[in-house]
Amino acid sequence: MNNPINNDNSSTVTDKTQDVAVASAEGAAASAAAGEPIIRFEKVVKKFGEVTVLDELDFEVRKGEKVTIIGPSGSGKSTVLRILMTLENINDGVIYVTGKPLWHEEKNGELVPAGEAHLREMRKEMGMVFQQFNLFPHMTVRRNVTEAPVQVLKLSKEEANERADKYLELVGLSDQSDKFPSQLSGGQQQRVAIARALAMHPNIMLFDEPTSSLDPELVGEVLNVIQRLAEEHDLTMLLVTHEMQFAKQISDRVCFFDKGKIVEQGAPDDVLTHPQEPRTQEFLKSFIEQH
Ligand SMILES: Nc1ncnc2c1ncn2[C@@H]1O[C@H](COP(=O)(O)OP(=O)(O)OP(=O)(O)O)[C@@H](O)[C@H]1O
Repeated sequence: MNNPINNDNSSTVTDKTQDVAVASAEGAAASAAAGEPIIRFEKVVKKFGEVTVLDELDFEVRKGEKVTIIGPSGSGKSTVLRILMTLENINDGVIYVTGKPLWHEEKNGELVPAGEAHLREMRKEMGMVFQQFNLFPHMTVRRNVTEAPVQVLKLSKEEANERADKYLELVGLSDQSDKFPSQLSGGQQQRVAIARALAMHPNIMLFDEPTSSLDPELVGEVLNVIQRLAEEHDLTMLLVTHEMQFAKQISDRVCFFDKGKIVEQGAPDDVLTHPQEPRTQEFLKSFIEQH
């Protein structure tokens, strides 16, 4: 896993931390009054080499909110999720998750780049479902779900098995627990991946184009599971998808990203049916033409 201190870009994180510590203390006081968001990006910059992928991004998600990110290829959508999951670090700015800095630690009233132990703790707040399932191929379905609760959360095998039973039932796969991933369809594998993420009891679920590597006839079963989660659970959900109809159904808010910034955001009907910004209109028009 990346450690910001060992990363090529770490100097930019360190240089700005004092400024950011002051600014974020002020920001924290202001937002506490308005009800604390569970995720907050403050002027986050992410670069790959010379390319700026997130451009001083300000972005918030409130507890229990279901937020969908849409936007053209390369606009930084997946990068937002990967940064939250601590798979990519940031070059500048600060991110708060459940009120704590994600990529920084507070030491003597200042924010300094976080160490691995802090990142490991913060990661427990989030579960992520990837486009490519990322199941362990040599483990049964049940073991895929119990592995992290046992290894990371140090649950007993019995407790982890109880969680596996519960979440495999929730995704409709109780009868597949002894199979290996290669014996399942793509839709079933993705549902195992959802059960695996839920078994860690995260506060926040991140979905990165969860249906885009599935055959069209398998998309519905995965979307149904995600929709049920959205409707029946108090989870905070952040979803990157090209399934516009689905985004409309499950989201409290849709954010249109372009060039590493939020161009437009609001209620799904407003953004997807009556977009105000020319770039959003253009994107949706070409999207409709292609689908
Ligand atoms: N590890 C990496 N190294 C170099 N460049 C990267 C890396 N990851 C992403 N990028 C680049 O960063 C930009 C944003 O990528 P990102 O995956 O966040 O876009 P996206 O909006 O999710 O696009 P898509 O809809 O195609 O998945 C792209 O130009 C991509 O090529």
